[in-house]
Amino acid sequence: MAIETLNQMIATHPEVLRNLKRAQITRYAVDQREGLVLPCGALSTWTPPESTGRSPKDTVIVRYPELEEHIDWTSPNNLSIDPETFHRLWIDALTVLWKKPRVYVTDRVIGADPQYAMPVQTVTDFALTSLFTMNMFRPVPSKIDKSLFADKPFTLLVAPYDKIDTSRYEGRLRKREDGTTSDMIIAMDFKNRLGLVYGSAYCGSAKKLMFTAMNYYLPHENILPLHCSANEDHQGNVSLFLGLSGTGKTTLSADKNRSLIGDDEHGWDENGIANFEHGCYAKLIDLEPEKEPEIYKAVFSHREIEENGVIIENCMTYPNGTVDQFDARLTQNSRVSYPLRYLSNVKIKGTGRHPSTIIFLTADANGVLPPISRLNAEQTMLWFLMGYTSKLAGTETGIKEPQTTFSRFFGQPFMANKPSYYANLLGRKMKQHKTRVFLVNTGWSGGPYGTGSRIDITQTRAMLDAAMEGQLDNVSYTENKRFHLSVPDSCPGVNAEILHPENTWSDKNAFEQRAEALAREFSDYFDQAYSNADIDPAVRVQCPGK
Ligand SMILES: Nc1ncnc2c1ncn2[C@@H]1O[C@H](COP(=O)(O)OP(=O)(O)O)[C@@H](O)[C@H]1O
Ligand SMILES: C=C(OP(=O)(O)O)C(=O)O
Repeated sequence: MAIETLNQMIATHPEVLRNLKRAQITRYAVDQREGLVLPCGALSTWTPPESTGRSPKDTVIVRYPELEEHIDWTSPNNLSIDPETFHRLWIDALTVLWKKPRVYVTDRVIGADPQYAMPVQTVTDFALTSLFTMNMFRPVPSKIDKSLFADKPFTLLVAPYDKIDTSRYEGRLRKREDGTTSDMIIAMDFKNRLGLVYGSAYCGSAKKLMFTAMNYYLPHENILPLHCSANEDHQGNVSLFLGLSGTGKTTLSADKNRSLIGDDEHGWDENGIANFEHGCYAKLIDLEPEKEPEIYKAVFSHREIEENGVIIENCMTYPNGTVDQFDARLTQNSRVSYPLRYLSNVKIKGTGRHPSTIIFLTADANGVLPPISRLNAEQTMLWFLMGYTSKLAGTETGIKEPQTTFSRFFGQPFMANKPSYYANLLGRKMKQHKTRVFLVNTGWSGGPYGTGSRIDITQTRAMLDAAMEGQLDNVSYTENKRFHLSVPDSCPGVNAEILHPENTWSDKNAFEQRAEALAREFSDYFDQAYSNADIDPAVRVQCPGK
């Protein structure tokens, strides 16, 4: 059959994908072709330098008139593509895949709640990508026919190492600042439920594409998707940890005293919360057994893995089996993917009650935000809308020094709908479930990045324990007037000196200047992003610098 005919068939009849030359995904398939097997039971893989992080970081969405009322085209992260161009890219990717000696197909779902689990079929020529989907996406539940999305499956094509022939796309794809067109794209068609990763070998691209798809569909079903990790205590009290990349969602939710529900993506519906995923995707850089014992054990103590093993991505590894997680020469964003069950304390079912505590994580490289503060309802909405952190060298390519970032809902590139969809759902749920909220700064103390030091993980954990166990419910608080935050004056297990950041700086003038500058950045960004939005004045006055 001519390839063009086949492509037309695939485009109009997605079930043809099922007849592709499928290969079995086994560790053997991966070992033979793609990875280095390490004696610690992991596979190690490298990607090209431009593919060691989330680049491009934007979301390319097919533009249809019927989706106009939902999608926020004012967001700089939402880029549009016309249906014809997407179709051409889709056909090109299929053509590329069809010519490969083997294609791997996995059938999984996104979402632990069978009521809204989204079936996803991933087709790729790279066995390791398939293995990644087995780690990260969930097995199809027996009750899948009850899901809202049972007859609306999603198809994901991943051609990680092939590049777009940009000459076929003159005038069709957005040019970069240097006038060239990127030969990689991560694009999605929400109407036809198609996702395409073309030219990006970073495993995170596939997982974040599916996250973005869920974040688009779920608010239309009254389910709030969140960029957060989640765990629960022995009584089943759930905590959520919302934050942008590098703020500590994965690190802090892996806790031997609390069962992990998930490390990155969850939905909150009428029954409680549910993990979207089946595995973790942790950062490997500087991983130490003393500071992150649970993750360390998950990575290095599974020597007997036959299948669905640990995948180490972009970390220096050697044929004798050693892994040097302190070597950042390939990238700061070295990663490890493993199934949730490799952690010692995990709730495999992936669901939990309505959260009793929500933690907003921020890594403030200015060193001026308190390490922990309590937020009232208006402050919660404000910090959710602002999504502040300092972007650190890591997940996104091109970031070398910390950079102030405002990314609403702690994940703007992944939240394609207009902001009111997410903000209204959170506001309603918080009120209904009386959830307590804290802002936790996992960034710098004693001075900014370069002068001060990053807050010790064990100190952050002590603050979180106190907050989640209710030990901060009845202590005295001091109002931080500049940032409109309530700061506890004491916290069990924590040196009280560090709770008010001005006490940790030797140069008080430098502190004042830095704090004032950050408050101004908040105020300027708020004016730019929300001047035309219908924001409650009681929320507006909580903005730092106002
Ligand atoms: N006080 C702290 N709290 C949390 N993480 C910290 C802290 N200090 C340093 N880190 C490091 O910051 C990184 C946080 O990354 P991670 O937990 O993967 O973030 P996320 O899941 O939000 O992207 C880890 O490499 C961790 O070791
Ligand atoms: C995998 C990613 O998310 P996180 O850094 O939050 O784990 C990513 O943004 O590429």
